[in-house]
Amino acid sequence: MLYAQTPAAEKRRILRERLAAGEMLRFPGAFNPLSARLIEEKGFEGVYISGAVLSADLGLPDIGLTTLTEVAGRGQQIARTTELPAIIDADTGFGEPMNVARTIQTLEDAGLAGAHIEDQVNPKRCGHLDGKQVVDESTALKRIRAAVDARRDPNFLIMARTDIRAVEGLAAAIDRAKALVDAGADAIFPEAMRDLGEFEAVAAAVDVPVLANMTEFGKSDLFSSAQLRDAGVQIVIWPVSLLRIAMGAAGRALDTLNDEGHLTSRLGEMQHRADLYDLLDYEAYNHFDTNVFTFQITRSEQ
Ligand SMILES: C[C@](O)(C(=O)O)[C@H](CC(=O)O)C(=O)O
Ligand SMILES: [Mg+2]
Repeated sequence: MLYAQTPAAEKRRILRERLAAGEMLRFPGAFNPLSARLIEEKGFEGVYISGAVLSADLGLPDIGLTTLTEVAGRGQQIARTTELPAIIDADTGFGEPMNVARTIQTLEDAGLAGAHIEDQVNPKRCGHLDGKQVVDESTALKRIRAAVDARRDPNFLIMARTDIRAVEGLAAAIDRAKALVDAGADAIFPEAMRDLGEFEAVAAAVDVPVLANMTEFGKSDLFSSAQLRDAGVQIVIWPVSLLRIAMGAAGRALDTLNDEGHLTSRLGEMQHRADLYDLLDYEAYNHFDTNVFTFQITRSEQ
């Protein structure tokens, strides 16, 4: 009932433990708090909170228009509905190194288990689009050092994302990944890898977990969890997939409503009211009310 029981520090500790044990963890992107519950119910290991989804949710393109306040607010709403660790997309960290430091502390306070900071120049764009630019190594490292120094919980996972692959190639991505690890990154997110071999090369070059982004309609082929695990990847995100699926279904339903005037033919695709109530733990709220209404004061005789 209400929010998750697991304290943020515990979620972070568990995440660290599983990564240290060499497990591969799957993080589908939650497009709202309710979908985070579904991800948990279906047995995934974590929840991803995407900047692209957060922007799209507000009707905006993913070009760095959202603010730290909006991102942390949405992150908190999602993180508190699930017992799973939630990791969030912090884009370029919302400014200079000092801003990155504040970003990390704000995201810690919001109950997130970790965040990734990328090395794009501002204004950033989707890592799978052409024409993006990256900052020089010294600027990229300063962002990560600031993030690592600022966190108060040593288990908060600082993931360094590098977008350099699409600009300067794989060798540059490997060099940058190594430098980011030296600067203190707990994990590496090599963006826009072309194939499994590239993931394998990055994973072999660094001794921290590597994250694979399985976003659709991008530059990477879509690999299975098993393929990625075999390539040495430990964290996989499907950042926008559930939003794409939900929006696709919503569009088809609206077409049906236009064509047929009702949605009877779509009932089979809908989440049933009973399943929604299960996910919301509706029953527990009923009991809570019952206890309130049946509460009685027994007066002693004297
Ligand atoms: C992972 C990502 O940063 C996101 O915001 O979810 C995006 C995803 C996307 O736009 O498909 C990205 O830059 O890859
Ligand atoms: Mg993003």
